[in-house]
Amino acid sequence: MSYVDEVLARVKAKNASQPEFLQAVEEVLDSLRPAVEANEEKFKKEALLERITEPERQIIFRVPWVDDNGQVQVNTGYRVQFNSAIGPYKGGLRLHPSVNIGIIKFLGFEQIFKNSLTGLPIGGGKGGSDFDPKGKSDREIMAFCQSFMTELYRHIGADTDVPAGDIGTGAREIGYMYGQYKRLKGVYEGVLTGKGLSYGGSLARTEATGYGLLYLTEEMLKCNGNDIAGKTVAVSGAGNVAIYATQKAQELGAKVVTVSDSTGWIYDSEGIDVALLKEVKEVKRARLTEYAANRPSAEYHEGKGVWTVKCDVALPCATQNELNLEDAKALVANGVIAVAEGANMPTTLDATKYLQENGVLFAPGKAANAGGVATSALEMSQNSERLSWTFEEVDAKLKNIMVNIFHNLDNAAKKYGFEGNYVVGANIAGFEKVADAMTAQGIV
Ligand SMILES: NC(=O)C1=CN([C@@H]2O[C@H](COP(=O)(O)OP(=O)(O)OC[C@H]3O[C@@H](n4cnc5c(N)ncnc54)[C@H](OP(=O)(O)O)[C@@H]3O)[C@@H](O)[C@H]2O)C=CC1
Ligand SMILES: O=C(O)CCC(=O)C(=O)O
Repeated sequence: MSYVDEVLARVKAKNASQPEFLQAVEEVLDSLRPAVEANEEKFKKEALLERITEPERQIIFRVPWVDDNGQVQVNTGYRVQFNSAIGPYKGGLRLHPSVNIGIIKFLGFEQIFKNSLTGLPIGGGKGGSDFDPKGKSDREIMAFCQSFMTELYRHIGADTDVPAGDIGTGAREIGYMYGQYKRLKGVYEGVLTGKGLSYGGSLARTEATGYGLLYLTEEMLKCNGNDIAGKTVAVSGAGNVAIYATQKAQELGAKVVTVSDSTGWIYDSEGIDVALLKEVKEVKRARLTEYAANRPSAEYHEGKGVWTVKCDVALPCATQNELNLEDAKALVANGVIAVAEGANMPTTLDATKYLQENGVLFAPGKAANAGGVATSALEMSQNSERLSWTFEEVDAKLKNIMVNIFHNLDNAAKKYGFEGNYVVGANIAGFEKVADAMTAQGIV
């Protein structure tokens, strides 16, 4: 049995009840085979793969809070500090009822390689809670966030672990958490990113994941003799990533015809009206039915369906495993050219394989959505030097980072004989730096 297979078997046996974590580990380890085989003896002796698949620390805690009826509610909070070989733990906080330790571990594991790909000094971590922010009043959100931070604050810091937003955690939640951290710790430091602009946030962080996704997609298409301008694009999701991916795609001359949320989806033959989408989702926190009610060219459909729409480029920007084999077949039948993941692991393993085997350019999330965390690292830099850069400066750095990421993974894929396989390229390029740092730092 090869070293990779040995470790995969061990991880599967140990984490049998965590399917998303196993899926993420399987994808990464499988594509690392050529890089691991080149150093098998050394990595095996150092138990490098065993160490990289085991979080450095997992924190699980009780989050009690009082709802508007005076009733005490109890949620579970998580922070998985996965790997600090190349920098302080960095990664978002997800607030969604589906959150459990396996989901947070898969996200934290992905974050190690994503953060390495940015070229910036950030390690991998992730956290969150099974708290559902939907339908809660501002006071309830504040009560939850304060209670969550009342435990989390002792484990994080500007140089140790810097959380940020993710599903369900936006500017409002980050604000409440930041206020509570400051109150408990008595220091004003860049302990969170995605902060408001009035208290240390970075311009362009809100837009960064969606914009970055398009910068990488544009470069991938260009390097394959194509162009984003004039393309029809299907986007899923209607949150932070989806909104700014839609905006940048349209700025670059594409037409985005779909968005979706957890109850339904929109087909807009005229192209998504971003101002209306922002009003519905960012301001009113309403359903997409509200978009359709105010847009004559839009149709609303219940349930799932974005991937049945004819498009050239598909950008899954909602959540994990939202694009399955059946969806991949529908996309290929409709002539899709490229799929780039705005969400984390939105495509199932069999769907990814099918897309690649059918000649579809496929950019994995850990590369394609790295613009968010990269800009978070730029926010950390600005906080450290007590300065704020202009939108244009941050956006230019973001674009440069995304273009570099694409070329790094393209080169890594070529180096190991997997030209055009950007999954292999991303995993190897992300892994090499972390492995090197882990070896240099000894057995820790
Ligand atoms: N924000 C960031 O900077 C980054 C985010 N990501 C990833 O991008 C994805 C989206 O995150 P983000 O936009 O920030 O989150 P948001 O909470 O802003 O938006 C999430 C969107 O996806 C929909 N959604 C969430 N869960 C489900 C589900 N189970 N089924 C169907 N739809 C669902 C939501 O629907 P509804 O409106 O009904 O809630 C919403 O429209 C996640 O995978 C996240 O990990 C990756 C890198 C950075
Ligand atoms: O900006 C960050 O630190 C986190 C972003 C994130 O959670 C992600 O990349 O999935």
